[in-house]
Amino acid sequence: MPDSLTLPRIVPGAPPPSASSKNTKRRRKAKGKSEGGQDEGTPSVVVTPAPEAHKALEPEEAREGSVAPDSAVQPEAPSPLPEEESVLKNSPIVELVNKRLKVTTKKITRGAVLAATDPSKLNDDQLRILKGLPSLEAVQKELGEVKKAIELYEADLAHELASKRLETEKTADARIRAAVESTQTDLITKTSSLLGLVGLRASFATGNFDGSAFFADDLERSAIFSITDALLGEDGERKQSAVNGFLLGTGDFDGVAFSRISEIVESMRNPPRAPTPTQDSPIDASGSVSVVDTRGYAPEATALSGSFHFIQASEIESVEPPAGWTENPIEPEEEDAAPSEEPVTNGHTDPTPVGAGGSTLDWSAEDHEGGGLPPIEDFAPSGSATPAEEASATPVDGTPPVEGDDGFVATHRSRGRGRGFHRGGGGEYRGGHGGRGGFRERGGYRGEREVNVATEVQMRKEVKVRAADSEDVVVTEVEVDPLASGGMMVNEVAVAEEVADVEVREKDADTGEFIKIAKETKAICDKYKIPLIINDRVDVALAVGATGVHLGQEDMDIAQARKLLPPGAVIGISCNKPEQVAEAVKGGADYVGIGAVWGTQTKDVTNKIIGVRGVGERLKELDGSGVKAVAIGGIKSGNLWRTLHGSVSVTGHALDGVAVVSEIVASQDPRSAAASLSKTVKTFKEEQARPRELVPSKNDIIDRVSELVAKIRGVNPLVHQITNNVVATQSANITLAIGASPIMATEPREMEDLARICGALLVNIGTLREDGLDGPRLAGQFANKFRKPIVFDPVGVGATSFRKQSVKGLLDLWQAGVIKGNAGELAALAGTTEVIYLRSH
Ligand SMILES: Cc1ncc(COP(=O)(O)OP(=O)(O)O)c(N)n1
Ligand SMILES: Cc1ncsc1CCOP(=O)(O)O
Repeated sequence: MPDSLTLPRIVPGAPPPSASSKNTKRRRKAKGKSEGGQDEGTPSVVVTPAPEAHKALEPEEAREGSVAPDSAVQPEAPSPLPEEESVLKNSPIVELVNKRLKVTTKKITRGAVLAATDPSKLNDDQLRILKGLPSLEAVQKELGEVKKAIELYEADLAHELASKRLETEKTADARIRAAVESTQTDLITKTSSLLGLVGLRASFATGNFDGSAFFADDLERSAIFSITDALLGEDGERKQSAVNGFLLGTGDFDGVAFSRISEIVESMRNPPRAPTPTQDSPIDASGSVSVVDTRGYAPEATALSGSFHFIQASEIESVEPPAGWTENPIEPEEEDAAPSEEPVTNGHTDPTPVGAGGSTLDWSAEDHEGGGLPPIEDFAPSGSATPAEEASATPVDGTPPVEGDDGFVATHRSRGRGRGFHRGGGGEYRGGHGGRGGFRERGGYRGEREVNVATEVQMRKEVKVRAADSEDVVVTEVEVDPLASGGMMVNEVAVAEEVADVEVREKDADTGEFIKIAKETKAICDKYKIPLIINDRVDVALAVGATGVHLGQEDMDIAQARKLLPPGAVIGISCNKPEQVAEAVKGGADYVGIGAVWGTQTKDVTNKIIGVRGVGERLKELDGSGVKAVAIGGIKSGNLWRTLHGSVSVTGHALDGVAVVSEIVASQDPRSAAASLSKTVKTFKEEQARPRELVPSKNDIIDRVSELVAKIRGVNPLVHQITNNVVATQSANITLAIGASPIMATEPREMEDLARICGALLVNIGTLREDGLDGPRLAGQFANKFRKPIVFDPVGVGATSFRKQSVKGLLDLWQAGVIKGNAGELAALAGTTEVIYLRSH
């Protein structure tokens, strides 16, 4: 103990040694104070002579005071803010510990002096102090450790605060940067919009572009015109106001808000996209048939899950031109030679729907027979305005049935490339259908597409892309060999979520090949838990464990197939005639495939094309049977709405689904084609399921009308009107008066754009001429496609056979939401003379 007392004591955590001289002590005192370090109470006798004292130390060590703080390595940390400094340096807890340390150190110093003194010279008090020295040293050590821990904690805290601050600063910086960037982008967009507006002026001036479709009213039109004048004019103030308003988006110009002006300019500069043309050439259907929505016709225990999936899909957004647009009546040469003169309707080279005038049914003839037309009730639930009549044939895909002698024969007008459809070496040739859905995109680009079928088993699509005014043709083979796995993938994609089941229809393959295809398709169907139906071949269905078979009238009969197939197998049968449907019910079919409803190029249809009215008539045979029905033949997204609505029996029996081949299989995007179709079927079914309203009371009608008027005022819809020239002005004014905006347009080329932007369509045939029929034909088809309601006014329909045929032709093509007529007109539609008879007496 005495020895140790003679040696300088090493106290961890204690300040550096001292006691060399009074001056040194004083200097250290001063330094300690000025640096916020140890004050005069700091012990000076305790030294730490370890060589490590000279290495660079960590800041905590520096704070401990064992070396001069200057020699400590400063970490790269953000410099603390004052409030952080206070945590770091002026902590009251550390102050307290320091005080205790100072007192303890003083006592130890005193004890150290006593320890160096001869004990015999010490009195009792001094001896007691000496005795307590070890415990004082222990306390000092402990205090030193506590202080170190607190300082460490506080240092961490300070650093954490500083880092948080840094983080906050960074976030704020990023936000500012983003705001600046977005302002810049906004400014750039607005500036380019502004320049676009200036550019439009030239088009306005030359009359190349009148922009009518984009203006809600004349005020808007004139504001747009005069803002372009202001921008290019001499009046500095007006120019400044136009630029400011446009860029800032506040205020108005000639009564139109700048925000609306920007909106108009943007929609002019980026008009709705032109539709993708239909791949409408012959399709080798030998690969597969996708059958949409067969829900319900599977019995409980199917070979698969037993549950049939209702189709689910997204909106009809992938827009295809309506059926009837698919042919190009213009020789390629003509088209190539004079592209600018070619009639182009929003991307389609033929504004006239093929077969649009192809009236199947001669209503006037039926008039003579008295009562051949359906009763008015037909119109109520389904909107079907067409009698159940049949036509003989149609060569055109997706078009209405053709009738020979009514002046509206949907002749096969294609003079296309005729690459056609070749089935095998000596097979039938179905050429002549160039099937070109030539299209013109905005901005002058002119493309052309052609789909061709190469061999009996290989379906290949070629996309020909031709730049405007150029002869260069790039041929890209994009799809699809149904026998190869790539072809199966088309099915898979289409099938994945959009269709209710898949039918494999393989007309030419050998049995082994058929089984191979069926197996591959079954794997896909199993994956998505949808049923697989095999066309014609019970043996193949058995071999692959399919859900069921689809039989033709010439195939094995239902009873025989039932015997061979496992219990619960689904059996469907094709029916073209009502008696076949009745027979199918008796024979125990699970479903019937009714068709062909429209013209198709997928197969040579030898039976009559029955049209939607024909489907309705056949559906009647299913009443009370529980047998399900799908329509087949030429069903496209453009005629599906009409197909579903029109195919309803007088008893209200509607379709359960539709079976579609080419629209899906030959599509560039089979999945969205399937999605589009299935969405329409779903919407139709939802509408069917909605309870029908009883005739409302007078007061209800008044309430409803005032509600509707309020709604119209809120929305201010644009209403496209093709109306007769007697009422056009009144019609426009009344439309304005109820808070909507009229747009009168008859030009076929405008119909698609208008259908996109308008809220509704009115067709009034009052002063219609033969050469004016294309407009309403297309307008209605596009309105159906974009799901815009149609009000149809068959003015004087009973008066002439031209009117009857025209009305029938239009109602063949599209589905009206409301048919507005006087008693005589409605009676004529209903095929009755009752009203006329009453009048004449
Ligand atoms: C659902 C559905 N309906 C009808 C048919 C046509 O079958 P079929 O009459 O046997 O004619 P082919 O298809 O064999 O040419 C079908 N396959 N599917
Ligand atoms: C198999 C069949 N049966 C009647 S029409 C038809 C083909 C339907 O194909 P698409 O849907 O391409 O017109």
